[in-house]
Amino acid sequence: MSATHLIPRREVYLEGPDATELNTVDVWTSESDQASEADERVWVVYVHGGAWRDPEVDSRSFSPAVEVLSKDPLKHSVAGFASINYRLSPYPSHPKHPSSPGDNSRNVHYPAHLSDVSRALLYLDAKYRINNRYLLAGHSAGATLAFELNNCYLPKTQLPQPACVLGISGIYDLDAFITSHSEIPAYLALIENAFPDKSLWEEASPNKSHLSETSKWQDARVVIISHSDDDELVEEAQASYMLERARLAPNSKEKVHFLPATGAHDEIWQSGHILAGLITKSVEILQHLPKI
Ligand SMILES: N[C@@H](CC(=O)c1ccccc1NC=O)C(=O)O
Repeated sequence: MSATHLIPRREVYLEGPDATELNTVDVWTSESDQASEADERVWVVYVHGGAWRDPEVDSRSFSPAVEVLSKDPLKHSVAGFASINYRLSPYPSHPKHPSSPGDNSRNVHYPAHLSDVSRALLYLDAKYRINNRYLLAGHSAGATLAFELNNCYLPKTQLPQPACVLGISGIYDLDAFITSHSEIPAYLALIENAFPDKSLWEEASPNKSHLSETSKWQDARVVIISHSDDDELVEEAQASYMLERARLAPNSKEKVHFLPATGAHDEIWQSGHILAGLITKSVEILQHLPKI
């Protein structure tokens, strides 16, 4: 990658009657679209947060970090960046952009967010051959999605395997998240909004789900959990729960890492520098692994 200023193009990963305006992925590359089997450079694929519902936190929330990374020496190791949009859960009380009941892009619940992220990854693999060479990074609800990722959400498909999964400010244990903020009703409302069926909370919590044995992060070469002490929205314990679970995985001693972040919850992606720094460190960890 050589350009210092990259402009994203928005690509549509789902066509047909089920497609909505949120079934898109922003892609930044500086070269032609040609996929090459021999290309060892990594792809960095980002899944945004926003509590599964905020229309103002979308694929564009990765732009500040891409801007920083495009000027970093790391750019030579990166084949492309992608940032996935996915359908959201309802947000009729949003002050500026309330969702309406007829909007197919903003009225879904777990696990529809995950089937969309899965479709986007299949699209990226078909077009850019990201299998085994992408870093999957997620922030907040996006980190939850990254750690939930599993072939089972889109039956009869094999998702491309991430080389590294990086979860930043993630929510990994839904029940504990609610309990630790029990004095703030908005937290329960937010989780019930995206996960209305409470009987699925355990399955949807990547630290204790029965699905975790077959989750994609299990087969990643590197698993990184990151949290900032200055995070005012998600408690540090969430990162600890996921780390505890990840450390039970085979070869966890070599592959599971904790990376401290800095800044408030949304400052991490808003500043660009903090998110970019976490991605740079993750790619370095991945590249310093002995080749198998
Ligand atoms: N801006 C969001 C709130 C939000 O993103 C959030 C709030 C508390 C804990 C985690 C959050 N985001 C996780 O993706 C909203 O308006 O619903």
